[in-house]
Amino acid sequence: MDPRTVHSQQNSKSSHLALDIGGSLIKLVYFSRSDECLIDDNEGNSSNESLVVSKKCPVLQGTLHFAKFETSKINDCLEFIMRNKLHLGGCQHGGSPDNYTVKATGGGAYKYADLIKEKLGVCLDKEDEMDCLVAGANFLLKAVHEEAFTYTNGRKEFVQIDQDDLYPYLLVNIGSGVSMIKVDGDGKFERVSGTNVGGGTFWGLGRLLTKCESFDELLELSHQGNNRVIDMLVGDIYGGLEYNKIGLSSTAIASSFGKAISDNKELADYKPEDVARSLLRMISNNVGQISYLNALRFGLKRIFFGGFFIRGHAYTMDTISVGVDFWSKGEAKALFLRHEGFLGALGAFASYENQPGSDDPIVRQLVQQSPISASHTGYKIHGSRNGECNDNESIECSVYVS
Ligand SMILES: Nc1ncnc2c1ncn2[C@@H]1O[C@H](COP(=O)(O)OP(=O)(O)O)[C@@H](O)[C@H]1O
Ligand SMILES: CC(C)(COP(=O)(O)O)[C@@H](O)C(=O)NCCC(=O)O
Repeated sequence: MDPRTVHSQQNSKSSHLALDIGGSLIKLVYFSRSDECLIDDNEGNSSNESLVVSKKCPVLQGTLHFAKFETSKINDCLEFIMRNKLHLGGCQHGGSPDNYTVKATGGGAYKYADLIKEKLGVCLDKEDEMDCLVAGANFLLKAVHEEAFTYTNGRKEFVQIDQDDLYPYLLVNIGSGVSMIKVDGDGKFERVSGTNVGGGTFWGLGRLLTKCESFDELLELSHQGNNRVIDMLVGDIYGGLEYNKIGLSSTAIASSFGKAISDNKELADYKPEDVARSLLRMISNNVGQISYLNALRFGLKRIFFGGFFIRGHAYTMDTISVGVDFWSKGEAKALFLRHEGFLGALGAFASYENQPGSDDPIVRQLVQQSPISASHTGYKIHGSRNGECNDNESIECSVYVS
């Protein structure tokens, strides 16, 4: 947990906790108010589209906070929520604390509903996981500055998203498993494919093969490894030559893990770091390839990758980018998201707008958010980075309530 997040939350009023309880991780999003004021947007530069609201409107200054816990440690997560009273800031129907509800998505919203009711005394208001992933992605792509970026040759480049040219796109969420969703608009989407070889596979197989005790340790290990010791390359098969006729360079992987059977080595000679590297490469490559095939199926040029498997990890993003570029012959682009792991939780957070009869200003503000562009909605979110890593990256917000 980022201490800045906790500190900021303790000094302000928190509201609207939303949860995404996945197969591997629980993701939390909540808003804390730091200020409330009235501004006259007409005093702003009217040529700046993001400030086009033609009346005085109250503004809530605050922060969207992000946190995650391993699902297997759900009790730590519930303790964190209780300690910070996050569950009491959401929607309340009637006077009793028993009537508080918290928006939640992911399979765990079903699996852990009773436990959460028992420990926190709140009911979960369940939102569909795919709806939330899409809502979260659209929200980030429209409202948050410098959210999407490409990753090529070790360089991260932020991409300015043209609001009028966002759809259609392919959203690939690499969580425990992988969902591929063709997104055509707000709430307009189809889950077109998926694969069971995803983040859970990397972590599960990696743990079995390397004895690593945490995901971060496995990721760090993969950083130090060399996959060529384990993977069978085209050059290994073709005596150092490329197979040009079918477009394969000598360094292309012909068979992931293939060298581990063809060498005269003892099993103990294979280093865990090389195994971790091969595994990461195999899974990233596979997801990249299936994603590209689905983009091709529907003529989509942009593929946004989310999910906590990516974890802002250079080698993962590089492998996916290179794969998409290679198979599409440069036609399709892989894009990554700064808040990659929080799409579902953000979507659940945004779904408070659908809560009937609530007086909360944030709810009203979200109701009024136009699907066309954040700039015309009276709603603006200022992305302000609190660091380079993708974990728990809070967003400073100005919430315009009209
Ligand atoms: N601290 C962590 N513990 C476990 N898995 C992690 C961690 N950080 C990243 N991951 C990766 O993220 C995946 C889960 O991603 P996420 O988008 O949260 O999916 P889910 O909703 O299925 O939990 C894991 O399977 C693993 O590959
Ligand atoms: C079942 C899920 C939607 C659950 O989401 P997750 O907790 O993995 O983020 C996902 O694991 C998935 O899409 N699995 C792939 C299943 C398949 O299409 O083969």
